[in-house]
Amino acid sequence: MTIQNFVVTADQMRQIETRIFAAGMPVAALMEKVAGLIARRIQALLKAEGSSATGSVRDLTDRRKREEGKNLVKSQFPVIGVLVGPGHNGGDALVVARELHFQGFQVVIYCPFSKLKELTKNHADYARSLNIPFFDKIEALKNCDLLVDGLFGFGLEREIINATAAALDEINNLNIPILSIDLPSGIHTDTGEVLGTAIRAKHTLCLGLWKMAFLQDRALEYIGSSELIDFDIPAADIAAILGETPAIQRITRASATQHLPLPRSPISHKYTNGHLLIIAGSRRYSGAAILAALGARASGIGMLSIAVPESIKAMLSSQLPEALVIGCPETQSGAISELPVAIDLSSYDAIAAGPGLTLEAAIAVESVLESDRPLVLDADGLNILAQLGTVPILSERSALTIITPHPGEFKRLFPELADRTGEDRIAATQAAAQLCGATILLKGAKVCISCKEEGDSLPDSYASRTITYLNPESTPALARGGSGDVLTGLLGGLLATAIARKSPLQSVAATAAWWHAQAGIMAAKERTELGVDAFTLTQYLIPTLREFAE
Ligand SMILES: NC(=O)C1=CN([C@@H]2O[C@H](COP(=O)(O)OP(=O)(O)OC[C@H]3O[C@@H](n4cnc5c(N)ncnc54)[C@H](O)[C@@H]3O)[C@@H](O)[C@H]2O)[C@@H](O)CC1
Ligand SMILES: [K+]
Repeated sequence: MTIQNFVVTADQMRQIETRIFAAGMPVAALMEKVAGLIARRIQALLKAEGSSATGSVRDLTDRRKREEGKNLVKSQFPVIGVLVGPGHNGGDALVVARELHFQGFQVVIYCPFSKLKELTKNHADYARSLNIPFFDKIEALKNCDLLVDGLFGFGLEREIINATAAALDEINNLNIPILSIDLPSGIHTDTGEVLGTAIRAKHTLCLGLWKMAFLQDRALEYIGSSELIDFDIPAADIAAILGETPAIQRITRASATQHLPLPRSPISHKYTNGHLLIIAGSRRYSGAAILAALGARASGIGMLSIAVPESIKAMLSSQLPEALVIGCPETQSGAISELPVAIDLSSYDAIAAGPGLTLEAAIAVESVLESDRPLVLDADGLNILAQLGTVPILSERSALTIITPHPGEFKRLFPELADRTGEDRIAATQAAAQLCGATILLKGAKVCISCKEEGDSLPDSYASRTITYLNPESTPALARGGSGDVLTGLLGGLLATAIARKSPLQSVAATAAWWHAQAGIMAAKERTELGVDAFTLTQYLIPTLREFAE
């Protein structure tokens, strides 16, 4: 695990920093180090000519000038407004202000607070002694090209109200690009909720360790693009607070690709590379079966069998000549009425069921749930499970079950948790995994995966621990019909392969979610966010693998 995999709450961050101070690192020294890193990063972002559109602040400031057509004397440096809060976030901001001032930037400080923490006050006094102008009126900021938000960081506990809230809203309305230190001020460090009101940052520099807020969907519009400023927190301090296997982990390219079946062993043959059975499709939704099968194909699965209603069997074979397509008895409307007796479920490493089944395929889904096969259940498979009774059925299953609901399906599956999916999605998936023992992959801008920790060597105190993986990066391009079917096939293929190869299963869903999102990102880059239909997405899975797994 690297620093990028860790995710902390405000309390955990505080505990980690307390260890650093207790070991002798002076608070002021850490602030100087951190804020120095921030100041240098801001200068790099400002200088970055034509850097990535989202991250570069320079583009923003130039674009605003062009937009306003301001007849500005082309000063070599943009004017930087620094917003200073009462705590150490404000302390960081004051050090940044001072360092940018020494670098020749024109700096304006806005600080409406009279009572500052001592260290913050020292930095304010020193900045004043350098004649850096201080204001407590927002008016003074209106000619700035960039604002650096050091009002509140992970120390924010209360709702922001009254004058402070009005100030944040006025700052947002200046329509000047904002770069936030640690968190956009006003965002709850752990849940990502807006505490009263919040700064809408264009870019956020998260300090030391990623905070939970960066993985909560609702905080995204306030965070903007984000990056981690690593300030060399000792691994021992992190492990002391988060444990050897942290309960919550951020998925990275390294962690997602570590168990991919690459390179293949030279002595592998089609059965050692996994055999997946997909049960999907109906006359009405034949495409869902094709998309799931194409997702499975990209996983590199050794053998792929697909059970579909008899009437669409030929269509599947034409799309996937390498697959074994099994025609099933069907209902009047063309849904799978039951699995043919010829299917021996135990001959597959794993089963993926659900896409396009319709609710009429309940008997087939029931037989799969009753089997001892590792299972990925999605779409109508989930709606049927919800009708049968999620918790009793899943708790009964001995084999690994991975369910992949979107928020609507989640609410049907876990009515007792329905009101929590809107708020803290992470807590909702952890509770669901506790309730039923299955791995829950909750879809959204940031896919959240919770599962019971595997491994028989765990002390029983750990037995009921859940591990949560969060996928930090995706694209709205994936928010369209069919992309979920692709994920189901990809995930099923990876699961069957991992089982055949006896590799770890705990992070298979994280690998699938990450790979699926990265393919969407690559496709959106080449074809815009409107150009990523589900079939196109399947065509980007292998190019993505090539780029990331080499
Ligand atoms: N602890 C440390 O030494 C370090 C902290 N760092 C910085 O310090 C920040 C944490 O600093 P703090 O814990 O001082 O807190 P913050 O600076 O995040 O802000 C909270 C301060 O504002 C006050 N406050 C909280 N809610 C308020 C509200 N609704 N309205 C008005 N005032 C409110 C609090 O009393 C506290 O003084 C981090 O985000 C980071 O920027 C970094 O420099 C790393 C080192
Ligand atoms: K901030």
